[in-house]
Amino acid sequence: MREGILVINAGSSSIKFSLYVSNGDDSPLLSSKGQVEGINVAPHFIAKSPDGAVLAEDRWPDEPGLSHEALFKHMIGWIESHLDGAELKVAGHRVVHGGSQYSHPMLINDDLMVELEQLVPLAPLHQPHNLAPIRALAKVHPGLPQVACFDTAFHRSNPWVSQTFALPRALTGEGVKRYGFHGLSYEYISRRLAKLAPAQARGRVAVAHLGSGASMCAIKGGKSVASTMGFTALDGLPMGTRTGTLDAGVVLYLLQQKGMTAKEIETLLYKQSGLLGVSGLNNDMRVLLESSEPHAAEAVELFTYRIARELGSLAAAMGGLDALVFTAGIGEHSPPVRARVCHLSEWLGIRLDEAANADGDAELISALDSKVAVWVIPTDEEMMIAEHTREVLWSLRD
Ligand SMILES: Nc1ncnc2c1ncn2[C@@H]1O[C@H](COP(=O)(O)OP(=O)(O)O)[C@@H](O)[C@H]1O
Ligand SMILES: CC(=O)OP(=O)(O)O
Ligand SMILES: [Mg+2]
Repeated sequence: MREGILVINAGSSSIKFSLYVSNGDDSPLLSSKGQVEGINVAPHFIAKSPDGAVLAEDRWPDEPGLSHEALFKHMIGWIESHLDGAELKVAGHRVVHGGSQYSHPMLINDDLMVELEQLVPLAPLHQPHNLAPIRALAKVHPGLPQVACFDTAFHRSNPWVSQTFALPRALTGEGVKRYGFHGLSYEYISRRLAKLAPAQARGRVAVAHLGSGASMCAIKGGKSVASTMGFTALDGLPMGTRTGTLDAGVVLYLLQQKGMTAKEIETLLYKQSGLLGVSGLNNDMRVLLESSEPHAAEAVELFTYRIARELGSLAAAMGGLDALVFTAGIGEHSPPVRARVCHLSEWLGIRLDEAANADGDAELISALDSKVAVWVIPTDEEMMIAEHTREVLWSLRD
């Protein structure tokens, strides 16, 4: 019997799914994917085949109040009637925060859910939405094994010096340290690079995951040794609406001098800052690149400047740089952003092949005389989750 592996990647306003089918011993193959988006505004469900053909579409423009749970049930209903002759055996979820403990995907049970719930304050934008579909699926499918795949897990190989804030040890002992995120994406990229350029993948690689959340990771010998995100997914690069690195003194100023509440500061730092805050216009890089507004140009300049500075820092953490990989929405689709970062990083020996960079399909975009290979590799967090989830399912059978 062919096995269906359901992958769920849930965010605040969307629940994405990918359904994989495996014959048992081969790699899982994508069967369909889709999402419910516009939750709380104008819910919209769409499902597509792997080649992008629309298989189903439903809209509820007049029912903004439809709950996450009701929409999720609709999605599961569609998936179960389109299993392509397979049997649904397991579900895997992206869970952003796995704390200090979890360096591997875990089979979900009640105790684990209690622990993951305690991490909600460390990832307020993500964790509650990651956990909700796990509960919803357990209700409609009580016996189905569910697996949590953590964005933090890949970074548990970081040396202590990279994970530690210069705080009193008692706080570090409580878990106030750098965790790093986007680990499923970095793990996928690291495996892809090992196929494309094995010698480079064994060397010193910096990956820039530039989506609406953005971070960078230093991968040495296939293992994460440093990343730009920290205790929460707020640190490091400026993002669509998040500040990135901020002097902690600014938070004290907002609290003490401006009288802002903790909740107001959370909203400011997570939802009103980054590209949106600096441009005063939009959080979408496409809109900023097309705009003639000076503040839009400044937002792009600040974004690329910070990436180039972090690249220097990650190269220092690895003692050099053999390859740089761009991935995620902006990294995969924005030649101007890649070009600016590469030009700012010429001191590292990076030389861009301008024509390859402009060509939407090129994987290798560095010039022949570049000391550092520069790649554009599309990420696939869902495939990584499917593989991990299948491994956990197999371990249950051993
Ligand atoms: N052609 C493009 N040029 C520039 N930016 C793009 C392009 N296509 C997508 N993006 C950017 O990618 C971002 C979304 O990236 P994605 O990895 O899909 O994010 P997420 O999964 O975190 O929501 C959007 O903010 C958008 O600005
Ligand atoms: C961890 C994180 O920032 O995730 P996303 O890019 O999905 O917002
Ligand atoms: Mg993402």
